[in-house]
Amino acid sequence: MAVPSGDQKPESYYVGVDVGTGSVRAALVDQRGTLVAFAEQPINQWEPQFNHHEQSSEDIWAACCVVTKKVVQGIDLNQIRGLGFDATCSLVVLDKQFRPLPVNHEGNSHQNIIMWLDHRAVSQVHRINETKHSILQYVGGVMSVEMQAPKLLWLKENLRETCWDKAGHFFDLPDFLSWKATGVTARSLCSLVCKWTYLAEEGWDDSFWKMVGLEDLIADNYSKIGNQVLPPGASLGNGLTPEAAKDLGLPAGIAVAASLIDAHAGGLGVIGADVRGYGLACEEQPVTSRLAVICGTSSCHMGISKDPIFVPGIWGPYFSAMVPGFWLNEGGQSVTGKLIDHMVQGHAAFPELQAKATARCQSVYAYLNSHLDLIKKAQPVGFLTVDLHVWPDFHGNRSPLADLTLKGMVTGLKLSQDLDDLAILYLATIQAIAFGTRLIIEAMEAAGHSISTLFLCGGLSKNPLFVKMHADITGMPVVLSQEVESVLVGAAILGACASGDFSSVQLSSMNISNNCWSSIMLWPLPAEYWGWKREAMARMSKVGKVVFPRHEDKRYYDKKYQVFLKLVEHQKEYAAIMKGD
Ligand SMILES: Nc1ncnc2c1ncn2[C@@H]1O[C@H](COP(=O)(O)OP(=O)(O)O)[C@@H](O)[C@H]1O
Ligand SMILES: O=C(CO)[C@H](O)[C@H](O)COP(=O)(O)O
Repeated sequence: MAVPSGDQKPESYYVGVDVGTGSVRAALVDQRGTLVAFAEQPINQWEPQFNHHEQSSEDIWAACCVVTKKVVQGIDLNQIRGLGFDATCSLVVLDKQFRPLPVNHEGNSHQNIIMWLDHRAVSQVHRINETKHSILQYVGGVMSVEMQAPKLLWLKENLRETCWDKAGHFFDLPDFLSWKATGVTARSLCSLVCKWTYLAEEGWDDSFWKMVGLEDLIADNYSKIGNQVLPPGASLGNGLTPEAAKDLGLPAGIAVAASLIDAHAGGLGVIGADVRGYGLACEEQPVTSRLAVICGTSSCHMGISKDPIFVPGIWGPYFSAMVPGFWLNEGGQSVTGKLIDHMVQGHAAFPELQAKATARCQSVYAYLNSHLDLIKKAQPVGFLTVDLHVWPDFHGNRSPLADLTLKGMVTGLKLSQDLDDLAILYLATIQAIAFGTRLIIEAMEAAGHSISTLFLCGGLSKNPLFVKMHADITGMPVVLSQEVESVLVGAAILGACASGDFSSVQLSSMNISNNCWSSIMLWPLPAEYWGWKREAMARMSKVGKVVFPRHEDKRYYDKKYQVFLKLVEHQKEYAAIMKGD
């Protein structure tokens, strides 16, 4: 297939569907990686009990259909060549006839998804970690309550009759979507490796499932959790089924890709960008010097390496789970966007903020950012929090402390409840999240990563204050993509890979620095597959803006970082005091 150049009209389109925590987004993307149409639809979440978070696979599929139909309106459907999905790594439960099963005591089968941020399986994950099974070294040494094994064990122990015994299929949400589109139950290597303890080279480990009390899943060659595993971007079966085509408003038979988890799609969408001409150190360095940070409800810190790197408290190393042929370490913060929303919406001055932002036709965040600019006077905005410090683990620490018992902390509160007070608390929260990123980077570097540049995407990357604080606090430049919906571009890249359109693109037309990908020759997977993905990544991820750190503020942030580290130290001391006699 010839790749159009200059003003020539693109001939092919790809649809990417991104299922985040709060909404489903779809994009129509052309061969140059340009997003031509975008649509978004919120999705329901239920919290039947504290720390139980549920969704509905039927609701989510219906939302996928709404947004997909919207983005292809007015397009000649024959030009659409591929479809890719990404989604949060939530657990979908279906019976043997693929009907939803309840994941709750109420028996409500509409709610058949245990969401990724659900922390109901605390006792189960403790017991799993107590086994000290060797597989745990591939999830940072400690399994997270947010992974699938503890959730499966919870279902077995708590909903035996209504759910466990009737279950025929346990899917990661990205794999549920590709099944729904194609009827193919194959799982993506990405979801199985990152959330289900599958090893890319060795497969399932029977001894793990036996040791944790889930030996029933081994039956029938793991048919309930996946016995056919494909690399993300691989084409599934005969493509889109007639039924799904009707639902989505797309032509039957178009290529559908094996999916990715949302954070991984974001990473794929940004990490391969051509950075030439921006004065960035990573231009002369291998791609392993880049850290993709996908910031939505949560933040995920995706660093890749040629050889496995074991980082205590950081998920992975996962082989080929994001960039084919590379190992992935995935740091994370369980709530970031959700924490900012929680702090802002819970403040006494929130109604006033909302009214003022609405009057100016601004988002509350844009309003708060301009309000901070007003009150900072001559000093840098970050200095407004000299006596206000936040520890951000309101939903436990995912990385690098891997401690789900940690709680949030705020020190420096006053009696004031006005808008200034809200704005400064909002700033301190954003700074705390950026300090959390610094802690993750330090842990990765201590274990052998060498990171020089951050590539941010996700909803929070639309917030200039969030981006600036990440640059200033980590001391690293932050690259933002030209396309703000980079996660969706990642999903569309999958569709492009599945279509095969990129297989005959001339190498000379690639716009990526050779240096960045110099290690790619070592990839052990089929050359064709790597070729598609590398080309697609280079074409579809373009730099939009680079935010450099203000090095003159370093001393201030180093001091605040010292306080940040003291906060968690003190929290642990408080817990020890309260545990003592
Ligand atoms: N325009 C914006 N300005 C500032 N923050 C934003 C903006 N849009 C989204 N956000 C933040 O991003 C978060 C959601 O990001 P998003 O990537 O949409 O989440 P998810 O993929 O988890 O559904 C929200 O919690 C909000 O704090
Ligand atoms: O653990 C994950 C990725 O590995 C979750 O899917 C992710 O953290 C949730 O994504 P988002 O915050 O963008 O909704």
